[in-house]
Amino acid sequence: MKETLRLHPPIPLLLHEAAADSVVSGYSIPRDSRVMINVYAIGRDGSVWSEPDAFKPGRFMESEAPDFRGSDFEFLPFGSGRRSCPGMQLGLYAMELAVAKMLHCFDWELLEGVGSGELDMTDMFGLTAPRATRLIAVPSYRLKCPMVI
Ligand code: HEM
Repeated sequence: MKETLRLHPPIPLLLHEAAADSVVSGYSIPRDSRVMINVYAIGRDGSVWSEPDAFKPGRFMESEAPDFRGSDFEFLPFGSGRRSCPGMQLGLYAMELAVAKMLHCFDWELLEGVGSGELDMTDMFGLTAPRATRLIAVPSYRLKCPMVI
Protein backbone atom coordinates (compact mmCIF):
# COMPACT_ATOMS: atom_id res chain seq x y z
CA MET A 1 0.00 0.00 0.00
CA LYS A 2 2.84 2.42 0.81
CA GLU A 3 4.57 1.76 -2.50
CA THR A 4 1.29 2.30 -4.35
CA LEU A 5 0.76 5.58 -2.49
CA ARG A 6 4.30 6.63 -3.45
CA LEU A 7 3.92 5.89 -7.16
CA HIS A 8 0.25 6.81 -7.50
CA PRO A 9 -0.74 9.32 -4.80
CA PRO A 10 -4.54 9.78 -5.07
CA ILE A 11 -4.09 13.55 -4.60
CA PRO A 12 -1.00 14.38 -6.69
CA LEU A 13 -0.91 18.16 -6.15
CA LEU A 14 -1.45 19.85 -2.79
CA LEU A 15 -2.66 23.45 -2.87
CA HIS A 16 -1.56 25.63 0.03
CA GLU A 17 -1.05 29.28 0.86
CA ALA A 18 2.03 30.68 2.62
CA ALA A 19 1.00 31.96 6.07
CA ALA A 20 4.20 34.02 6.44
CA ASP A 21 7.12 35.29 4.37
CA SER A 22 9.60 32.45 4.05
CA VAL A 23 12.67 31.24 2.16
CA VAL A 24 12.85 27.67 0.83
CA SER A 25 16.07 26.46 -0.84
CA GLY A 26 17.05 30.07 -1.53
CA TYR A 27 13.70 31.03 -3.08
CA SER A 28 11.76 33.69 -1.25
CA ILE A 29 8.06 32.98 -0.89
CA PRO A 30 6.03 36.02 0.15
CA ARG A 31 3.16 35.67 2.56
CA ASP A 32 -0.22 34.78 0.92
CA SER A 33 1.48 33.14 -2.10
CA ARG A 34 -0.31 30.13 -3.49
CA VAL A 35 2.00 27.14 -3.27
CA MET A 36 1.54 23.85 -5.12
CA ILE A 37 3.33 20.81 -3.73
CA ASN A 38 3.89 18.15 -6.37
CA VAL A 39 3.57 14.97 -4.30
CA TYR A 40 3.65 12.85 -7.45
CA ALA A 41 7.04 14.24 -8.54
CA ILE A 42 8.44 14.10 -4.99
CA GLY A 43 7.53 10.39 -4.76
CA ARG A 44 9.50 9.70 -7.97
CA ASP A 45 12.50 11.94 -7.26
CA GLY A 46 15.61 9.97 -8.23
CA SER A 47 17.74 11.93 -5.76
CA VAL A 48 15.90 10.38 -2.79
CA TRP A 49 14.41 7.15 -4.20
CA SER A 50 16.50 4.41 -5.82
CA GLU A 51 14.90 3.10 -9.04
CA PRO A 52 12.13 5.66 -8.51
CA ASP A 53 9.80 4.33 -11.23
CA ALA A 54 10.04 0.68 -10.17
CA PHE A 55 7.33 -0.88 -8.00
CA LYS A 56 9.38 -2.24 -5.09
CA PRO A 57 7.24 -2.60 -1.93
CA GLY A 58 10.27 -4.05 -0.09
CA ARG A 59 11.88 -0.59 0.08
CA PHE A 60 9.48 0.19 2.94
CA MET A 61 10.82 -2.76 4.94
CA GLU A 62 14.15 -0.94 5.34
CA SER A 63 14.70 0.55 8.80
CA GLU A 64 15.40 4.01 7.28
CA ALA A 65 12.25 3.97 5.12
CA PRO A 66 10.31 7.24 5.26
CA ASP A 67 7.07 7.50 7.19
CA PHE A 68 3.82 8.63 5.56
CA ARG A 69 2.44 10.75 8.42
CA GLY A 70 3.94 14.00 7.13
CA SER A 71 7.26 14.29 8.91
CA ASP A 72 9.32 12.88 6.00
CA PHE A 73 8.95 15.31 3.13
CA GLU A 74 9.99 12.79 0.44
CA PHE A 75 6.76 10.85 1.00
CA LEU A 76 3.58 12.91 1.48
CA PRO A 77 0.55 10.89 0.34
CA PHE A 78 -1.54 12.47 3.13
CA GLY A 79 0.10 15.90 3.09
CA SER A 80 1.85 17.45 6.04
CA GLY A 81 1.24 19.90 8.84
CA ARG A 82 -1.97 21.51 10.01
CA ARG A 83 -3.89 20.86 6.78
CA SER A 84 -2.82 17.24 6.36
CA CYS A 85 -5.48 14.58 5.90
CA PRO A 86 -7.68 14.07 8.98
CA GLY A 87 -9.08 10.86 7.41
CA MET A 88 -5.68 9.17 7.07
CA GLN A 89 -6.35 6.31 9.47
CA LEU A 90 -9.83 5.64 8.07
CA GLY A 91 -8.40 5.75 4.52
CA LEU A 92 -5.68 3.25 5.43
CA TYR A 93 -8.17 0.89 7.08
CA ALA A 94 -10.50 1.12 4.05
CA MET A 95 -7.64 0.36 1.63
CA GLU A 96 -6.36 -2.52 3.73
CA LEU A 97 -9.81 -4.05 4.14
CA ALA A 98 -10.68 -3.75 0.44
CA VAL A 99 -7.37 -5.25 -0.74
CA ALA A 100 -7.49 -8.03 1.90
CA LYS A 101 -11.08 -8.97 0.97
CA MET A 102 -10.32 -8.98 -2.75
CA LEU A 103 -7.31 -11.22 -2.28
CA HIS A 104 -8.91 -13.49 0.31
CA CYS A 105 -12.19 -14.09 -1.49
CA PHE A 106 -11.23 -14.17 -5.17
CA ASP A 107 -8.69 -15.44 -7.64
CA TRP A 108 -7.90 -12.75 -10.20
CA GLU A 109 -7.02 -13.02 -13.87
CA LEU A 110 -6.34 -10.51 -16.60
CA LEU A 111 -8.22 -10.72 -19.88
CA GLU A 112 -7.00 -13.45 -22.20
CA GLY A 113 -3.86 -12.41 -24.03
CA VAL A 114 -2.97 -9.59 -21.62
CA GLY A 115 0.26 -10.05 -19.63
CA SER A 116 0.92 -8.31 -16.29
CA GLY A 117 3.95 -6.57 -17.82
CA GLU A 118 1.73 -4.94 -20.44
CA LEU A 119 -0.54 -3.02 -18.06
CA ASP A 120 -0.69 0.72 -18.70
CA MET A 121 -0.01 2.28 -15.29
CA THR A 122 -0.24 5.89 -16.50
CA ASP A 123 -2.09 8.24 -14.14
CA MET A 124 -4.66 10.81 -15.23
CA PHE A 125 -4.12 14.17 -13.56
CA GLY A 126 -6.86 16.28 -12.05
CA LEU A 127 -7.98 16.98 -8.52
CA THR A 128 -7.38 13.27 -7.95
CA ALA A 129 -5.28 10.90 -10.06
CA PRO A 130 -7.16 7.81 -11.24
CA ARG A 131 -5.76 5.36 -13.81
CA ALA A 132 -5.71 6.72 -17.35
CA THR A 133 -6.61 3.27 -18.70
CA ARG A 134 -9.13 1.19 -16.83
CA LEU A 135 -7.88 -2.05 -15.38
CA ILE A 136 -10.05 -4.98 -16.39
CA ALA A 137 -9.52 -7.94 -14.08
CA VAL A 138 -11.72 -11.00 -13.86
CA PRO A 139 -12.49 -12.33 -10.38
CA SER A 140 -13.53 -15.90 -9.65
CA TYR A 141 -14.90 -16.65 -6.23
CA ARG A 142 -12.66 -19.13 -4.48
CA LEU A 143 -14.15 -19.67 -1.02
CA LYS A 144 -16.23 -22.74 -0.31
CA CYS A 145 -18.20 -21.26 2.58
CA PRO A 146 -20.63 -18.42 1.63
CA MET A 147 -20.58 -17.13 5.26
CA VAL A 148 -16.96 -15.95 4.97
CA ILE A 149 -17.39 -12.77 2.87
C1 HEM B 1 -6.04 6.64 1.18
C2 HEM B 1 -6.98 7.56 1.43
C3 HEM B 1 -6.70 9.06 1.50
C4 HEM B 1 -5.65 9.79 1.00
C5 HEM B 1 -4.43 9.30 0.21
C6 HEM B 1 -5.89 11.17 1.38
C7 HEM B 1 -5.03 12.23 1.07
C8 HEM B 1 -5.27 13.55 1.42
C9 HEM B 1 -4.41 14.65 1.09
C10 HEM B 1 -3.09 14.54 0.31
C11 HEM B 1 -4.96 15.78 1.59
C12 HEM B 1 -4.41 17.21 1.44
C13 HEM B 1 -3.38 17.46 2.52
C14 HEM B 1 -2.64 18.75 2.31
O1 HEM B 1 -3.11 19.61 1.56
O2 HEM B 1 -1.54 18.91 2.89
C15 HEM B 1 -6.19 15.40 2.24
C16 HEM B 1 -7.02 16.29 2.89
C17 HEM B 1 -8.21 15.93 3.47
N1 HEM B 1 -8.71 14.66 3.61
FE1 HEM B 1 -7.86 12.96 2.92
N2 HEM B 1 -7.05 11.25 2.10
C18 HEM B 1 -7.58 9.98 2.20
C19 HEM B 1 -8.72 9.61 2.87
C20 HEM B 1 -9.58 10.48 3.51
C21 HEM B 1 -10.77 10.09 4.23
C22 HEM B 1 -11.25 8.64 4.38
C23 HEM B 1 -11.34 11.24 4.70
C24 HEM B 1 -12.59 11.45 5.50
C25 HEM B 1 -13.35 10.49 5.95
C26 HEM B 1 -10.49 12.35 4.30
C27 HEM B 1 -10.74 13.67 4.59
C28 HEM B 1 -9.92 14.74 4.26
C29 HEM B 1 -10.20 16.13 4.56
C30 HEM B 1 -11.45 16.70 5.27
C31 HEM B 1 -9.13 16.89 4.08
C32 HEM B 1 -8.94 18.41 4.15
C33 HEM B 1 -8.14 18.77 5.39
C34 HEM B 1 -7.89 20.28 5.49
O3 HEM B 1 -7.90 20.98 4.46
O4 HEM B 1 -7.63 20.77 6.61
N3 HEM B 1 -9.43 11.85 3.59
N4 HEM B 1 -6.35 14.05 2.14
